[in-house]
Amino acid sequence: MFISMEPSPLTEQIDQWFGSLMAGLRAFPLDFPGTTFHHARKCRRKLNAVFRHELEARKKVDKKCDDLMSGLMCTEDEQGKRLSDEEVVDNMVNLVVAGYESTASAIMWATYHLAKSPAALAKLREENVAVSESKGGSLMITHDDLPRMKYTAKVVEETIRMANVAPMVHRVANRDVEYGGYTIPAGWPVLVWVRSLHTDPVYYQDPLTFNPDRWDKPVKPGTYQAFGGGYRICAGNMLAKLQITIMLHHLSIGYEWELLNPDAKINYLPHPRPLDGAAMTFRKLRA
Ligand code: HEM
Repeated sequence: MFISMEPSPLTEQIDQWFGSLMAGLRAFPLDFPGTTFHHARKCRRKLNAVFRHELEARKKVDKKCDDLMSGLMCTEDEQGKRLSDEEVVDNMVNLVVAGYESTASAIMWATYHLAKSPAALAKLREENVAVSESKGGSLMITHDDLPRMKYTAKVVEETIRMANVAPMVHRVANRDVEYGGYTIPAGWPVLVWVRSLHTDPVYYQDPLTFNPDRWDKPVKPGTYQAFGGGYRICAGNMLAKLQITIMLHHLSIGYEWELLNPDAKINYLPHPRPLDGAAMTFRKLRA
């Protein structure tokens, strides 16, 4: 999908480089040997080099694939201008980081919370089995099924509210701003800690409890910013929700699962996840 590579030692290596890049994404920016940040930058350069190599190879033989890299190489704006090689490579790395780890993490959290909330899982399963049975047992869902998957949508929102890969967004004050008795001078970088908004008991009753039904009532405008907002709102927010919905459909109908260490401690940086990586056992429900 991204670069049409068959699994190989190189793709495994790429996976490891991405892992180290993610680990250093929010590390303290100390750029000298031995630090997580330094290692992440090194891996980023290696990823750039692999993608650059593939891009040059494709240009030489005018090779086009049905994948992201070819899509980026062919994209033209209204004036017929294409992306530079550097922009293609940059977008490749950024889209893997923004579009892959983000939804993978959300799917992990959804299964984690559902494993701990049997009542919620039962409701989710009931809804998804009903959708499937109404289509003669088909496991495929289409866009037309989404309006009937109301509980599933609530599970998706609640999962993303509880924890996601973007606990904060970055902004720069474009004028002096008075806030809470402080002045943020124009030009200052600002870290907006949206996770504290999503776990504020003023807006979300019992905020650390996984409760999909809280979404029966609309939230107060401005208090749910998991995908950021304004010009820089997450470009993949609809896609992300759709991917999680599809995974929940298949998982709830086809599997049951159990956390191996339900009390594992949770690490919140660089990305929230249980210390054991949310180890689970899965069992197939149907042949
Ligand atoms: C649960 C999943 C996801 C979460 C929580 C998430 C969250 C975010 C957040 C908070 C931002 C910054 C927005 C801002 O500054 O206002 C962002 C930006 C972005 N996201 Fe996502 N995202 C997710 C999935 C995805 C997916 C699946 C894709 C693409 C396939 C994607 C692509 C992007 C891109 C390209 C940007 C940069 C937008 C820009 O600066 O113009 N994201 N995301």
